[in-house]
Amino acid sequence: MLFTRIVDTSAAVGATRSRKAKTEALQTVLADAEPAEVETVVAWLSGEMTQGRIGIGWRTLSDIDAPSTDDAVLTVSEVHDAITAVASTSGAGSTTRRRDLLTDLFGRCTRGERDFLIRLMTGELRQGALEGVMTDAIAKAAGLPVEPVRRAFMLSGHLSVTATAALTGGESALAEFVLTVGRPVRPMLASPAESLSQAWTEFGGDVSVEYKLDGARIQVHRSGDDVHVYTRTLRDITSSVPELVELIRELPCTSVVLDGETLALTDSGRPRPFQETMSRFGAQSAHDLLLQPYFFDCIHLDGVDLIDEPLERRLDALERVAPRHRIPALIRPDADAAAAHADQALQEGHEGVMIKALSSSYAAGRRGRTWQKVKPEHTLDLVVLGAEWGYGRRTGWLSNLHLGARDPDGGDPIMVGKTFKGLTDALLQWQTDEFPKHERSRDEHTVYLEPDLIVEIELDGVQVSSRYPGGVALRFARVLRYRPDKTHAEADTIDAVRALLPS
Ligand SMILES: Nc1ncnc2c1ncn2[C@@H]1O[C@H](COP(=O)(O)OP(=O)(O)OP(=O)(O)O)[C@@H](O)[C@H]1O
Repeated sequence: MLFTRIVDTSAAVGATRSRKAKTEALQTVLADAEPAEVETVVAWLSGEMTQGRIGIGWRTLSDIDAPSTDDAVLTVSEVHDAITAVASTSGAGSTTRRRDLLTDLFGRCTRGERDFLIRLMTGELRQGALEGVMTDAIAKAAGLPVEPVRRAFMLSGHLSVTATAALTGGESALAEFVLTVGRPVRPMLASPAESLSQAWTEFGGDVSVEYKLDGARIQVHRSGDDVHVYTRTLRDITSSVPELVELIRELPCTSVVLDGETLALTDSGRPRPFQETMSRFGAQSAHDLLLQPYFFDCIHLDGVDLIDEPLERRLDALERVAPRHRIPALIRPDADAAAAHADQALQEGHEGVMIKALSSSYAAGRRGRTWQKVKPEHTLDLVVLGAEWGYGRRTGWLSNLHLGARDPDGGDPIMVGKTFKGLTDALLQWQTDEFPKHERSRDEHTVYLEPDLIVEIELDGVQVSSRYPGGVALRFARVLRYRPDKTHAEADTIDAVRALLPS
């Protein structure tokens, strides 16, 4: 397949807001790709390279002096091989060698192909928000239902590998993806409940009612003595959390995969702020905040996969392996006991409760109705689109944030409001230092950003608006905190914002 097909498809997908048109464009190119090309094609169209990051910056890439050609003759595999050659060059003299390889590659590119490659190599094309559309396109191109494709993606963590299996081996190849201890799966997520009693009634009381702790999600894999701890975005943070590793090694089992929340407590046993927990995930150095784990799920124990088993069985397994590290939970409480448990959670300084259907399987990567969260405050996780320079006391700081909701069809985020409320001096300083690293462009008043910072916003509600493109605006929005554990793909959608409009 010619490389230019990918460049054109990427442009076509970016140019339309229609989910159907995006899916069709992707599906067509996937159906035409040779089996050996599928992995690369899917990775590129998701803005990724199968070789991972190659660590060459935008400035170096744009300084490469090579005239472009008019003829689009490069093939996907030629470009793939050239990137592999660059990625595998290291050691003495590698800077020059890599530049030579890139000069040769760019010299064989058209202008459009070269621009695409620069954006691909600098991560600018990374398109987490396109995952849903790509999953549909893979299913359609392979003539399969979407569910087995989605499942294989969740278990493998890679759309590119999933696509190759779907297109070359069909449903039976997809079924071969199983949970592997040591390979993290995307965590199951929750939907907001209308109310505690509504969620309890929806499942006829056949529920686990658990504290919703305001820490950070962890997924723990242990095989023998080999322990790995992953974040919500599947980043391996094992070396930052030795106290968790030690504790997990002590559990009475040979292999296990646990899902949970971790946080540090104050001396009086109340939760410390989320930022303090997150700060531990970056640091390798000495620390005085001790993290505690609170597990709420067990999806593998001693060679047995539990991912498709009902929650009740998974909780039995959890009780067997880590009884002292379970999140406070009540199984099948009556409605009054469930409400009392929720009050208790709030009194102890936690966020609220989760109501989970005991009969439900572990839907990796899905935000379903079988886990529902009940918390008193309404919050949205929004994309920071830019920030305005402050005035008065805030002169010199990047202050008023432009906030966007995710386009569920993979387009650019849609602006829904602005706020500078809730920003402490420390956060203003952090924004001023950090935002230029994510800069897309700027004008006199505003620095516009790549959509990769997510901020959690508390609000009183939303209202119809003719000013914003989504027709909806936030009311009394204030910043709660940044969410470094989330990516654009996990921001709330414009549909979630619209769902808050008064009916
Ligand atoms: N008992 C629990 N069961 C599941 N998740 C829990 C529990 N306690 C705390 N959590 C946290 O809540 C999150 C689940 O809520 P949700 O799927 O809405 O994620 P979220 O978008 O990060 O929500 P929020 O911003 O409210 O934490 C999990 O990712 C986990 O970090």
